[in-house]
Amino acid sequence: MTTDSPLIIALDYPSLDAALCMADRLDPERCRVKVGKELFTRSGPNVLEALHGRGFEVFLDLKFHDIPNTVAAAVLSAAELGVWMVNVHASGGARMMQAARERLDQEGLETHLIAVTVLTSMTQEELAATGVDADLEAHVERLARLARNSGMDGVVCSARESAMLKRACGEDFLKVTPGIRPSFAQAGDQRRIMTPREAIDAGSTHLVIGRPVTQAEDPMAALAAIEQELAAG
Ligand SMILES: O=c1ccn([C@@H]2O[C@H](COP(=O)(O)O)[C@@H](O)[C@H]2O)c(=O)[nH]1
Repeated sequence: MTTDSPLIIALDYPSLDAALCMADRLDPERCRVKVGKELFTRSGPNVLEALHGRGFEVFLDLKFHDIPNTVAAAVLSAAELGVWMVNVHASGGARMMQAARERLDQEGLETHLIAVTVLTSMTQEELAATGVDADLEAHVERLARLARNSGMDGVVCSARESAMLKRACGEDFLKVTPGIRPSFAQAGDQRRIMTPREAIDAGSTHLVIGRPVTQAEDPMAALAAIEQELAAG
């Protein structure tokens, strides 16, 4: 089943049962779901089969970052599991991203392939501590341009960078933005945040939302509030 909704709910749970319990409350016509490192490491491809069986399109968020041959093979394995979207780290470089793109194209697979720019949990100071002296936004732009020129369909970035990337890389280039925090939610470990409405207005194409829904006292009410905020736009 496919959906027009920009919402991707991050199923960050420690077990298959817990993740499916939430998935069973969600509607694949109203959102996609994301499987990340914790859940996939615990449950493996079974979780994808279970979510696909329930009609969800799945973003497999494993952020591959390795030598080109290894990343290309990993991206192919993910795509062959039928996921809707998979990602790599743009800082793995052009050759790595191109290898992944070529492997998918060779096999005729249409899985969306995107690249992480700078994690939404990072600040300018934290980026500098890794040895990157550039302004954070300029670094995101540089990585996004590299990703686009290496054949990526889009990037993971903060919604704070979506407007800039819309200008730099075009409207069709996907801007998948975690770090979404409705007014009722805590920032937690996220640093570059925006509300759902602000993110869409800035040009985000997809909003990744985890704890504001999954850890809410009433997850369905939290999701409904987010949908209302977007509809009110
Ligand atoms: O830069 C990034 C890349 C990925 N993520 C992932 O998105 C979700 C966000 O969850 P929240 O609970 O809404 O913070 C999570 O799975 C991260 O691994 C990100 O936050 N930032």
